[in-house]
Amino acid sequence: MSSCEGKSCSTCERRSKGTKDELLECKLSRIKHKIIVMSGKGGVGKSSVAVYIALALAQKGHRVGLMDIDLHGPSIPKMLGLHGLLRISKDQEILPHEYSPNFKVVSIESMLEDTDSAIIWRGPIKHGVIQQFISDCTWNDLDFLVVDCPPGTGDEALSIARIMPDAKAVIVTTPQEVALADVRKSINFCKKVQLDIAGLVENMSGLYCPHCNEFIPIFRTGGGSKTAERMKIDFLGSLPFDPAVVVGGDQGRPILEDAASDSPFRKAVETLADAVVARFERNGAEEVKESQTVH
Ligand SMILES: Nc1ncnc2c1ncn2[C@@H]1O[C@H](COP(=O)(O)OP(=O)(O)OP(=O)(O)O)[C@@H](O)[C@H]1O
Repeated sequence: MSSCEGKSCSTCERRSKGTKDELLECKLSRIKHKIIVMSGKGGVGKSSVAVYIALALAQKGHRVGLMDIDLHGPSIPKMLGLHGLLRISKDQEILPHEYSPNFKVVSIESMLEDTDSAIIWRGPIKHGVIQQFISDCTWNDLDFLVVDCPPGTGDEALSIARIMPDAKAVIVTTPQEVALADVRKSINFCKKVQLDIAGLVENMSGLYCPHCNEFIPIFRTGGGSKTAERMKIDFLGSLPFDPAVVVGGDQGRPILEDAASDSPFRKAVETLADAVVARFERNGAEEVKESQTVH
């Protein structure tokens, strides 16, 4: 893949000169690590995990993009309190929301005048839209692009896996056996489409009582790490259930924004973000080693 090397790129800077594929290739070459957050089952907290991983990485100083490709049920702008439509630049590029100077966000929700309208698109149209989320948006150089997929293994997951073949999946689950059965489907999907798996995250993994701080395993715990071991994939970490996450999601104010908070959830998110960085850096190091062995 050719690299546009940032600002000197004529394809990015003068869009009329590049074909659609060149533009896409050029944009992708400016993104170091690509993370596809997916789950086999709805409601396990996939969007929340995507938001919190992205936010924690940005707070650690990385340049981060968050792309919401849950076209039928986008929730990211609401969770982050991002209002208004995305603007278009002079050279006809979509300008992502800037949550903070190093954290950009794009969602279909921020492109529709009527957010209550139902999207009725077939696979090829969805594929084109997802492709445009990358090729037609001003992401510039990113350390991480985090993509929030809809639940399951449908068109959106397939499209993004094809568009970003060097991405790695982060699979989100909850500890119950019913959810874990769906994880196995996600793992098999990744194998089928040859998408590398960065690892598994167990969300809603127990609750710390707000009164006595006792740990209560509401949906049990530990199923995620056992499944990861059984399926021979990495276990990246677990996040506890925290009622403040629900309130923060509804109010558009993620709980990492509260600098004074020292909650178990916050600590778990930070540990998870470190595990994600370590996982991607380990891969980078292995790739360099492999290329040195080949030459
Ligand atoms: N660790 C957590 N603690 C408490 N609440 C959580 C946690 N994770 C997610 N939630 C809450 O659970 C609900 C569902 O979360 P979310 O929308 O992230 O799930 P999802 O898997 O992306 O859903 P969908 O299947 O609709 O895409 C939200 O109200 C969210 O605030």
